[in-house]
Formats: sequence, C-alpha cells, structure tokens
Amino acid sequence: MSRRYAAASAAELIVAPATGLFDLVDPRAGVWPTIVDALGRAGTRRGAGGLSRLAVFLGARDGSDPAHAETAYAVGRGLADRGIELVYGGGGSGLMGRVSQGVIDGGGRVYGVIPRFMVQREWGRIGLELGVETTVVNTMHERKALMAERAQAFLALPGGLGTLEELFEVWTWQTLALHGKPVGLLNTGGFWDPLVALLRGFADVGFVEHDTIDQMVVGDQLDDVLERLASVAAVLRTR
Ligand SMILES: C/C(=C\CNc1ncnc2c1ncn2[C@@H]1O[C@H](COP(=O)(O)O)[C@@H](O)[C@H]1O)CO
Repeated sequence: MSRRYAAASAAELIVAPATGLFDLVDPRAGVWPTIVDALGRAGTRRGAGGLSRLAVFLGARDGSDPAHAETAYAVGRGLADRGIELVYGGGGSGLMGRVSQGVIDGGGRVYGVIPRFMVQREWGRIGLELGVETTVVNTMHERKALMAERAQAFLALPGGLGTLEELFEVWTWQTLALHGKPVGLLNTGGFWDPLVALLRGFADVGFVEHDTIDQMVVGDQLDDVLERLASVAAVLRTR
C-alpha cells in the first residue's frame, strides 16, 4: 500500500522493495512514469503523438502460429523503445508473458493488473523485476476498470475469449461516450479480418454504426497503428 496515496480501496499495490520508489507512487496518479523518465530508463523517444500508456489485450496462450508469439515479444520491445508503458492483465503465460517480457528486456515499464484468484493459481508474472509494477484486485471487473482508467488507448493482439471480452468492453464504453480513448487491432497475419468482416455485416443490417467500425484502428505495423491511435485520440478528445 502506498504511503502517500491510498491505493484503490479494493486494490492492493505490490511494491518492489529493491527500488523503494513504488512506495511513493499512486498507480493511478501518473507519478510513476515521471520518476522512471527521470531515471532515464524509459528511452529517449516519447510515445507516438504523446501516447505514453497503452493497454494491450492478448492471449494467455501462445496459439498455434509461432508468428503471434514473435509479434507479441516485438510489440513489447517496441513499446519499451518508444517509452510507452504497457498496461496489461498481469499474466505470465502465453502472449501476455511474451509482450511483458519484451518490455522488460527493452528496459521499459510494465503495469499489470491481476485479480487475486489468478495470483493464487500462480498465473501472474512471477518475481519483482525492475520496471514492473503489479496491482492485485479482487475481481475481473476491477481489473478491467483500472486498466481502462490507466491507459490512454487500447490495442488487441491475437487472443481468445478473454481478449475479445476485454476488447468489446472498452469499445462499447467508447461508443457510449464513457471514455474517449481509441481502440485498435494489431492485425498480424490477418488474424482480425474475420472479426472485422463480421462487424461490417452487423453494420450493414443496422446493428452497429459504420463509423464505429471505421474508427477502429486496424493495421499490421506497430508504428502505423500507434500513430493512428494517437490521431484518433486527438479527434475523440475534441468531442
Ligand atoms: C490458459 C492458461 C492459463 C491462464 N492464465 C491466465 N493468466 C492471466 N489472465 C488470463 C489467463 N487466462 C485467461 N485470462 C484472462 O483472459 C485474458 C486473455 O484471455 P484469452 O482467453 O487467452 O484471450 C486475460 O487478460 C485475462 O483476462 C494456461 O495456458
């Protein structure tokens, strides 16, 4: 628990005693990135168009195509290079483990939010690594709310039911104007093409706005996707 700030009532902050820095940081106050930047660990480049905290939703499994694991790791390295904090579900397995390992290896920042029952099942990222901050919450709902609050934009990589659930929740909240944060799909190997086609079909028959789908950033290059997320964020901010 933070000394200067009360952590979210239902959340319990795990601190890294090796640094002692986390004691002074409210996970939601944005102080942590400032401290890390001051220490010069976060790289020299600011995130594309000012994005500095990105939530990534992705599989707790690797899937059968090794390209997805490679991409997830590369995305982690890419976020570290750009000084963008990874906000994610705190897991250590599958693509979740890969992306967070990429960030750690690149010397970047990881902010994980994981429900207690997953920690008890040892699904969380193990160990207290430099640059990794983990918040343990009581429920899946609290986890998603905290991630959504912390991140400035959302990006889905390949995954399964959990990934879809997380993606659709933040996307639905955006259409309801509960937040103005952009949502994107990293379309490695055309993974998301069937979903986009399905949703375009929904729009054709009047259940989804075409604009809603057009605003979703879909691309297979991280640089391009990050730039477009930052542009959409600027547009949504003006609404
Ligand atoms: C599947 C295996 C272990 C499960 N470990 C998980 N660790 C963390 N988070 C998980 C885990 N399983 C499901 N989740 C939740 O769904 C999201 C990703 O799920 P998907 O269904 O794989 O897309 C994740 O963010 C969690 O919400 C053993 O291999």
